[in-house]
Amino acid sequence: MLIILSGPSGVGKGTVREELFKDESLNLAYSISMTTRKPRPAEKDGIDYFFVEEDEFKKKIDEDKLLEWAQFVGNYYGTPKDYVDQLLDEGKNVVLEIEVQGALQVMKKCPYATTIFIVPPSMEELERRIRGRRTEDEEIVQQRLAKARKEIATKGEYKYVVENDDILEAKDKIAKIIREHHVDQG
Ligand SMILES: Nc1ncnc2c1ncn2[C@@H]1O[C@H](COP(=O)(O)OP(=O)(O)OP(=O)(O)O)[C@@H](O)[C@H]1O
Ligand SMILES: Nc1nc2c(ncn2[C@@H]2O[C@H](COP(=O)(O)O)[C@@H](O)[C@H]2O)c(=O)[nH]1
Repeated sequence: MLIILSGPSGVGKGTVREELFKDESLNLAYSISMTTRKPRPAEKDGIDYFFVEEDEFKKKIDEDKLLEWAQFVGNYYGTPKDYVDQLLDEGKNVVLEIEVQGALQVMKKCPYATTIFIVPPSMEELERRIRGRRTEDEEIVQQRLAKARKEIATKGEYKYVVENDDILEAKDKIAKIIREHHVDQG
């Protein structure tokens, strides 16, 4: 089954996802996205993202190889269809960690998807987290924060909204949602 984890940049999607993946009983698999963004120092191609040039990304769009895609603060991001299909065929609960425009596309195509929007405790805390990560320069931080306000306004489109104040509490809430929907209680 498909699980969409969405929310503004810096809210902690990746951090909470890492905690979720420690629980093997959830039978999760991560959909590795494709992006034209340059890798951050600790990021690895094929693990964090498939890092590609813009012409390669556009070719994937033309060939209809992406389940969804979007432009986000100057870069392209998309979900490779084949990879998701392969994981679903393996019986996995597939997690798409994606921004709002892409999430809305998947909601249309796959209305059965479990959709979760993660919100920060406050905009001030969101800003602290983005800045604390030290991965973006000031101009990009400002653009991501402006985008965040618009993204948070769409949270009503999602089936669930979970606040990430404490990482483990957020993880527990999301694990409970996934269990209720996707894990055979046998
Ligand atoms: N509950 C929390 N309390 C304090 N700090 C947190 C919490 N959750 C995440 N963080 C920190 O906030 C920063 C951003 O987290 P993370 O990179 O997981 O966000 P993200 O939503 O995946 O961002 P992006 O969408 O840009 O990839 C990280 O430095 C992380 O350690
Ligand atoms: N629509 C999609 N959004 C994606 C995808 N992969 C990641 N993302 C989201 O983009 C922003 C920025 O990510 P960053 O790694 O540059 O901080 C963030 O909200 C991600 O969740 C995707 O395949 N499609």
